[in-house]
Amino acid sequence: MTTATGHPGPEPNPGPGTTTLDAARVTDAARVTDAARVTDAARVTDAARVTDAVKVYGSGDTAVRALDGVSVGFPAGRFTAIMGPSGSGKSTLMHCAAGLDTLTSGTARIGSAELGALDDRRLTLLRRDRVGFVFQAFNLVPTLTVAENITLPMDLARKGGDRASAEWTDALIDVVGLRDRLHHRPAELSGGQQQRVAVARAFAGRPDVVFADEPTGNLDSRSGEDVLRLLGRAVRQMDRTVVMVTHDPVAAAHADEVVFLADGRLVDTMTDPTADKVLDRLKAFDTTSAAAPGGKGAPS
Ligand SMILES: Nc1ncnc2c1ncn2[C@@H]1O[C@H](COP(=O)(O)OP(=O)(O)OP(=O)(O)O)[C@@H](O)[C@H]1O
Repeated sequence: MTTATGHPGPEPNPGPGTTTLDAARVTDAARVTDAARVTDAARVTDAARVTDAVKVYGSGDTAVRALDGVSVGFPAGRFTAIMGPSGSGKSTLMHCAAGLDTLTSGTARIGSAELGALDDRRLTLLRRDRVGFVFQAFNLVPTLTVAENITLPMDLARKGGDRASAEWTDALIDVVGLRDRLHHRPAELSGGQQQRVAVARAFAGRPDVVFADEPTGNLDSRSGEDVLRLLGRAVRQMDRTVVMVTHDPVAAAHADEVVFLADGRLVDTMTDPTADKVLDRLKAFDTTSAAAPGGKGAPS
């Protein structure tokens, strides 16, 4: 994870529930290696980045400052989770970073393209060609088969007729484990299978980055685990980039890095997360927030 200055975030705190394996992961050697990798490589290869991002909804007395000066990069080839309490600005950050919403001030980039500088048509093309999305609701087209749903973005973009695309789609179908369901329609699939189709669709056009907003929110824990493993495999085996909003520490543990938001600000980052470490960190924010003047738990 890189911050505005390109420095890696604070080092992970193994915490009381940490296993030996987790502790080993955060030895000094590992930290140095990881820090060097993040600082040298990721600074120039952020798939997406926001700088000094401010988002205000409404105006006057009812204005809500959903993002309050967030600077964060999402490195290419990595799986990043965005976490934080309800209302902390996770979805707003994702939507603004992905070009689904605009910032009040600050900049959002996909690669080197600054989203605020694009007109509507170019922004639509950039979203179509360079960004993939997975939402809590699977958003599949009910009348199309699994195969047709997966290739839909490429068909709309009139891409995918070449051999490389065919090979990519073929490999993707194996990664998501849907080869025997290709001619089924979404209604004939379980929720977990439908979300796997949505994941395949998100990666089909080989986008620079896939944004996932609570992708396991509608799934039981086992199907959710399948989808999270799938996102991890896409990153690690197929060199993809994923940014996922979640409130679930178990889901966040599948990521390479976690960024924590509270009250619209980036308050912490963690590499090589585990569910226990993430949970501990979230509890610490609750305490801090409650103790801070004007914090959520503070007396009014
Ligand atoms: N369209 C909107 N109009 C007004 N306020 C909004 C809008 N969208 C979000 N907000 C407010 O902005 C703040 C951040 O919302 P956001 O949805 O980004 O948080 P979140 O961390 O994703 O929350 P949750 O985990 O509950 O989904 C909240 O106070 C929310 O009420």
